[in-house]
Amino acid sequence: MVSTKTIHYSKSMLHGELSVPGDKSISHRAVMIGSIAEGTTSIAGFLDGDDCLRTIDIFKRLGVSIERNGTEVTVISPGMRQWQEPSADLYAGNSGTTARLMLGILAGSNIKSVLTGDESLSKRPMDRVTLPLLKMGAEIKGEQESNLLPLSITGKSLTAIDYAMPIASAQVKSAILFAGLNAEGTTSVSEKTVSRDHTERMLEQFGATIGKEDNTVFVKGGSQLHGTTVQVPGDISSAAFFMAATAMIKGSSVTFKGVGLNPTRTGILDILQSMGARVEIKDETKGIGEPSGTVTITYGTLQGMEIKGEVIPRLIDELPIIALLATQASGKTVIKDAGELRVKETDRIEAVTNELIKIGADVQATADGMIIHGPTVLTGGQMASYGDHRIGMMAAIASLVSLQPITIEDPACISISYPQFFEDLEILAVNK
Ligand SMILES: O=C(O)C1=C[C@@H](OP(=O)(O)O)[C@@H](O)[C@H](O)C1
Ligand SMILES: C=C(OP(=O)(O)O)C(=O)O
Repeated sequence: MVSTKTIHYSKSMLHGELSVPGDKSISHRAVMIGSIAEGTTSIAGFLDGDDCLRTIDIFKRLGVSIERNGTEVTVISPGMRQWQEPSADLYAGNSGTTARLMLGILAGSNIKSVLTGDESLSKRPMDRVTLPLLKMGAEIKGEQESNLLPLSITGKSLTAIDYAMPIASAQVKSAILFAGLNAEGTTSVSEKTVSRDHTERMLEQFGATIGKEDNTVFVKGGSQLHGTTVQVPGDISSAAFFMAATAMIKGSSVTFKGVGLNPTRTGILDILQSMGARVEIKDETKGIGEPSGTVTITYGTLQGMEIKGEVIPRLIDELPIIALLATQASGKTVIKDAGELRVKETDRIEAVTNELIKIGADVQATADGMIIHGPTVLTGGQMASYGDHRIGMMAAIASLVSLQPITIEDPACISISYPQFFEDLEILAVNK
């Protein structure tokens, strides 16, 4: 029997201050690049969610010393040329970022390994990464022409390529850049629409020879990386659930402290503002590394809108919660150019549409997005999470705008990116 959690917040609005857990994308990269580098890397603000713990576990198996004390992580690595061959398979769990970025790293290493994942990850496409890696001379073998996990990787010296990405994907870009670190020559990756640039920023911090021109990133093979310190900002994709909730409940206002403000991730703020919420940004830090700051969101009367094009990669993981937000906005919201949602932890277009319809929303799935008419009164009821953290959190937030309680199936999946989500919800919710 599937476990469930029933919550009822229909008489609540949101108020207060929140520091959300560390950014998932940046936490993964800090451990990965710290393990590639030689020396000690000290990470502060690490996300102790299941996905990032899988990344730590993989590098421990390769002989890297990693100590974690809550959100402080110390990586001591002899450098990737000294990694040990693992005695068992490397398990990426539910994490697409772990699997795809590891493929790029392992392809240019000097060890043999087998990469596996859970049921959901084993259905997600890997050929977006393995095809360009094979062009670089990688040896990767697996089912359906190396499209599905498990994949066996025999590390090799690689050759640089110039790769024009057919899709906007930071995972693909990062995997090729990691492989490029171990390739002869200079590797370039071009993207039509800019995706998150955490890998580029962090590689530079660790001493890689890396550059950018328009939408093309270059990395020179052979540079030696050195351990350093990394401060991980709060995850704007996690904050987005409470930001959207604040925007749609009359009387709400929440201040998010230390949240990441990398412009390749802030599409949610643009959309909240365009739909009618108040968005104030203060104390923004700039300089080397990742920008962060304090963001206050205040309720506003919301209007539906069209969400498409260049903003999509800047809010790709926020689209489930944006769909819920749109049910509370007046008029029509159209989400387009988001076909990538179909290959996330679950098909998020189907999952969001099915679950929101169950509680009374007017949502229609399209090939590459959704059409939502609002505002609608949501009734509440039982919602499936599909084992997908973002669908689970969307269901939980729906309880703030539903007449009756919401029962979430398999709520434990939320710990993939936000282990203390329900505690934070309880802290912010106050009676109207
Ligand atoms: O590089 C990353 O850390 C991520 C990139 C995105 O995936 P794609 O690269 O598949 O768009 C995003 O959906 C995922 O949650 C994290
Ligand atoms: C898609 C996601 O992650 P991943 O691809 O790493 O599984 C996500 O966190 O929403």
